[in-house]
Amino acid sequence: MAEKLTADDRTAQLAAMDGWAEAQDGKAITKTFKFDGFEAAWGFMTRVAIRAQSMDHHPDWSNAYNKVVVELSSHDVGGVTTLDIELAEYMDVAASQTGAK
Ligand SMILES: C[C@H](O)[C@H](O)[C@H]1CNC2=NC(N)=NC(=O)C2=N1
Repeated sequence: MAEKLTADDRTAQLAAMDGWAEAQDGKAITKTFKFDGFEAAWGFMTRVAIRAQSMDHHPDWSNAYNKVVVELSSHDVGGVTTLDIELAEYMDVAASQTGAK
């Protein structure tokens, strides 16, 4: 089980990342991705789903046409861990390769 990040660690990690914010309760990190259209959004989600399954660490997310709203947290510890940061960083790379706006 990955260890929960402290508030200071979360702040430091988020400062180094683009567009991610802490959820109000500090128990998750969130980002909204926008793509050229539905196909690009779905392609992004497909890539992330494969990675998430191999990590056994899954996003809470929703999709509406070209928009994907993501919330990452580690349910087993009730907070943000390095696994969330790792998946967030993967999402940023996948998004930039899948036509994110
Ligand atoms: C049994 C299984 O390993 C757990 O339920 C995994 C699955 N995916 C998960 N995903 C996320 N985001 N947090 C978890 O704590 C988690 N736990």
